[in-house]
Amino acid sequence: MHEVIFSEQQSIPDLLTDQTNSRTMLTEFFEMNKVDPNANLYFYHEFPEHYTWDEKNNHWRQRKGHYKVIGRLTSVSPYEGERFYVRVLLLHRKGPTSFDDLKTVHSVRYNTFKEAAEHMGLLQKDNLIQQTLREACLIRMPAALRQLFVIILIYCNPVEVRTLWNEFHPYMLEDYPSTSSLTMPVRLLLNDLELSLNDFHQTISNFDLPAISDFPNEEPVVSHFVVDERSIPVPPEDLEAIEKLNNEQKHAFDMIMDAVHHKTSSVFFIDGPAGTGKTFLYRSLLAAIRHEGHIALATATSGIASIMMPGGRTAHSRFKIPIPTLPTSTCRISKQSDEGILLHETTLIIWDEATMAHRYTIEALDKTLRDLFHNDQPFGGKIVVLGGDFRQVLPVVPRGTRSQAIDACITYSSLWDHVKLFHLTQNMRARTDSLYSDMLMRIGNGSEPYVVDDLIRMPDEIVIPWEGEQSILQLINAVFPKMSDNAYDRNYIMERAIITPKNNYVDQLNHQVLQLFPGNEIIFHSFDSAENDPRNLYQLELLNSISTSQLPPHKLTVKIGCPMIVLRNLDPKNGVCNGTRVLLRGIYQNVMHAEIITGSFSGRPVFLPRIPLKTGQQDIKIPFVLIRNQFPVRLSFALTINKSQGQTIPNVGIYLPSHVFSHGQLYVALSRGISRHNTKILIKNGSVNGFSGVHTRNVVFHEVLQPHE
Ligand SMILES: Nc1ncnc2c1ncn2[C@@H]1O[C@H](COP(=O)(O)OP(=O)(O)OP(=O)(O)O)[C@@H](O)[C@H]1O
Repeated sequence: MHEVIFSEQQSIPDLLTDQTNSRTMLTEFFEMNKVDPNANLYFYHEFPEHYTWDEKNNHWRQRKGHYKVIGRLTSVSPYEGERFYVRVLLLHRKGPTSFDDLKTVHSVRYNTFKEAAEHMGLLQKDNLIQQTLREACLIRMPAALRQLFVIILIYCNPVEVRTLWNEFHPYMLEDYPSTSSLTMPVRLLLNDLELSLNDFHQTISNFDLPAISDFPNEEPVVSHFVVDERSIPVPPEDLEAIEKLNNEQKHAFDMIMDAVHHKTSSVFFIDGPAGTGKTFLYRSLLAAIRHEGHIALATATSGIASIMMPGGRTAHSRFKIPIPTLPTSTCRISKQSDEGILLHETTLIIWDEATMAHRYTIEALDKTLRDLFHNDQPFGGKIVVLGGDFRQVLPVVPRGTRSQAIDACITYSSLWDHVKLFHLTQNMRARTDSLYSDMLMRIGNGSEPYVVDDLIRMPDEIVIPWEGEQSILQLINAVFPKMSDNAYDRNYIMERAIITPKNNYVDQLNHQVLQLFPGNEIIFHSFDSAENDPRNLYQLELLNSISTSQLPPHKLTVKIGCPMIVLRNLDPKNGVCNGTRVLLRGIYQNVMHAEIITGSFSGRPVFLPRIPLKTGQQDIKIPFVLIRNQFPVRLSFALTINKSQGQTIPNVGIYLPSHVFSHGQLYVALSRGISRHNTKILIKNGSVNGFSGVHTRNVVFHEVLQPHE
């Protein structure tokens, strides 16, 4: 496929015998790789930055000048077959020495470039879904397999669902109690799938699966939402927690239980700074009410907060709140629907992180309940417990102004007039270090004295002084001491993380910590494409280079035992949400075996498949939708501050290469820790002329902190 340019006058035999004509930039790149070790350091598209092409003699020479040169590979459409796969391989292989070498992967020479690219994991196999499920079946964990099946139905658009069902359903029902009936386990399985699909507003009838009614109901069957809610186990420690409530928590608990026992329509609001035990209180309430045989719905604005409560769901999925939510929106729930019946049976609703929800979403639930129960009291007369902390992150209004962010808060809703407010003030997370918890409170309230502009001074005990890039390693060593001895200790990993404001710093830190983590690196490349791009306008290297916090990286590098964070609400019912932390336990070609380490499902195994993930409009400004087929995870030695919200991180490192930029961020970061002793902060631009110590910015919108009572 070499192109040779010649003039009409030249003779073809001469052309063919002229050796220079058989030498192209690419073949000479191969030759350089054979003789020059330095050449092996670069990909083909990076090569022109370091070597220059001698057109006369057709060969590469090492570049001497320091001009900034950018290499670009000729574009090739996937329809061009092998030429396209040569290009894909060149984008990912350094130092190939011939076309044959390019076709060789792990010492096996393949017949085609396509096969080689496939074996390097650079191409999506045609039977990816089957392969994924087959690999997962080898580890016999039926519950995790059911979860994987639902994730595939929801995220992977499989075409032959019935074929998948036929092959894999026997593995999914292996853990059901044995029964003389042949159809009963299948019915139970379909019921379980139905319940998980309902979380995504889907039902098994939307897929080519057998109908539940095809399997006679010989024994009573657990089926709809009410029974599902009633079967949520009550953890004994949550019942015991009632005895441990502090005075403020106990007061709120008693008032709410009083409303439950007297069936008094009420809206409560638990206003508690970070660590004051809001979740602890919700769990006690849920345990008490469920123990008495009532239904208490546990919901939260984010998936990650929802899984901190047994049976927790996101408010959006539980109440079918439309997205986007407008001032007139209502939930898509009818009186006769499963959700309608469930709400009718419900005694109490908890909505955590209500401070982060746009008030339209809470108002949508209010309108729906009034309508469902023909009752014009707030929330149709139900007892509702909202909670949150206005000092932490506020509702996200895409590209919104400060006043729009403030107007989105629940305090600006007419519902606020009906709220009975409880304040929790005692920091239970940092209760052993009162100086620290007092300082956190001042930072959250914006009352910590400013030194200059909005800069405040950090306590010397927690500061790692900035002495150049090597200080980052000091921070890493402070948070992850003796990493190689402890890497496989679950608690050691669970209790540590570095948090930082922006995604690119997260990537940098994760990369550095992974180098210290023992074990071999395993690399997974994503399969990227642009949606609706038949003319192949967007070349692969552009797509591969796109990085956003909502997507996994193109080149995902992991090691067995490393912590990762899940990037989508894959199975909120079973604890796998956007923000769930997991440990990598095993890797197969198409499936990851991980263990959940956050929330009430901690310790459970989960299978993670590759799924196609799309960029959203709010993610990144690009003129097309990127579809990235990759495992939906990122490393989580380091997290963004926003992702860490709601989690206790006993040994926390905070890295601020630039100061924080939005309301509550510094407060959220510092309040993940439990004491000055276990919190470390590294600030790059922390010195202020004329003042000793290290400083950083604290952004507080005072107008949201004084909710009128
Ligand atoms: N009364 C209590 N007795 C003992 N421990 C408590 C009590 N209340 C809370 N805790 C503990 O304090 C820590 C912080 O509590 P929790 O996570 O409930 O706070 P939170 O207000 O939900 O925090 P955030 O806003 O950061 O999510 C947890 O480890 C929790 O177990």
